[in-house]
Amino acid sequence: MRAALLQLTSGDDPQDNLTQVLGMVRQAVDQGARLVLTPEVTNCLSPDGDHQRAVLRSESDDPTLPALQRAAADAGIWLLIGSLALKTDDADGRFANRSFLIAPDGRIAARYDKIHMFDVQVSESETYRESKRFRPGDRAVVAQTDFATLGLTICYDIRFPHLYRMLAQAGAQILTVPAAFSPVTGAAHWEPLLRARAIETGCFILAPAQTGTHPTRHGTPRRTHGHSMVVAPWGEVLLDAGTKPGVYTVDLDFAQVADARARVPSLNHDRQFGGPDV
Ligand SMILES: O=C(O)CNC(=O)[C@H](CS)NC(=O)CCC(=O)C(=O)O
Repeated sequence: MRAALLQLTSGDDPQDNLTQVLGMVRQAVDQGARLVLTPEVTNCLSPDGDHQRAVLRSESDDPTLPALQRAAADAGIWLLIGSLALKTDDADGRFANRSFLIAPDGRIAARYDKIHMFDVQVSESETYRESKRFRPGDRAVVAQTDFATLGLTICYDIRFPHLYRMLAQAGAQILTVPAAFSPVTGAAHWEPLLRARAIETGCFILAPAQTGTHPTRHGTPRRTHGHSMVVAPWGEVLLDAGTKPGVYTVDLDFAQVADARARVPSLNHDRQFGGPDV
């Protein structure tokens, strides 16, 4: 099964980003992909909340979603939209950071709202307060395809291993981790976190990423780590896309899931225990 990860440098103009992505989906299809994945905030990566309030739409009138549903249906592929930033009807005006799995007939097979918010000071000069702008989700999601069961997660979720274990124990064979990782934490943590989750769960990890310096006319441009990655269930890195935007394909052999889990069945070895006493 061939999968294609789209590595993007999304800017703050949803229309520009959509044009880019549609072109790359066509390339991925020409290269034989049956599953195509895009990174976190495919539609708009912006340092400015006011600009987002001006350009973002709710799920029901967002133009990116139906355009990508049509692209998936035209090509007859599965499409994981890593996430769209969408308005919600929340009183506090926060957006949703929502993944969509689109089926080959164009329908929405699953939605997942990012659970863990990146509220972190990564260095003296670099602070993120995701929960100021985004409303966290509160439900884990698995979805069936005709080739495997997917568990959906987003970016900072990667630091919460119990979510991944729960998804694998619920039947997932592929865990998706679309991301816009910070350069500082990305250099130190991205690859080992992804490899650890693959090894712990015996799942394929598919992690399409934002990369580079994200164009904006509203404030200091954000930078992201890139290195879209695919990890096999035994822990080998099958793909590291480096830092250039583009279409990156990889062939997945699902027999490796059962094989890794047969060699080390730790997913079935949970025990009940007490403590620690504090
Ligand atoms: O804000 C947006 O527009 C899109 N969302 C993101 O870029 C999010 C929240 S700021 N980034 C992360 O979760 C990075 C996690 C990370 O870098 C780590 O865990 O070290």
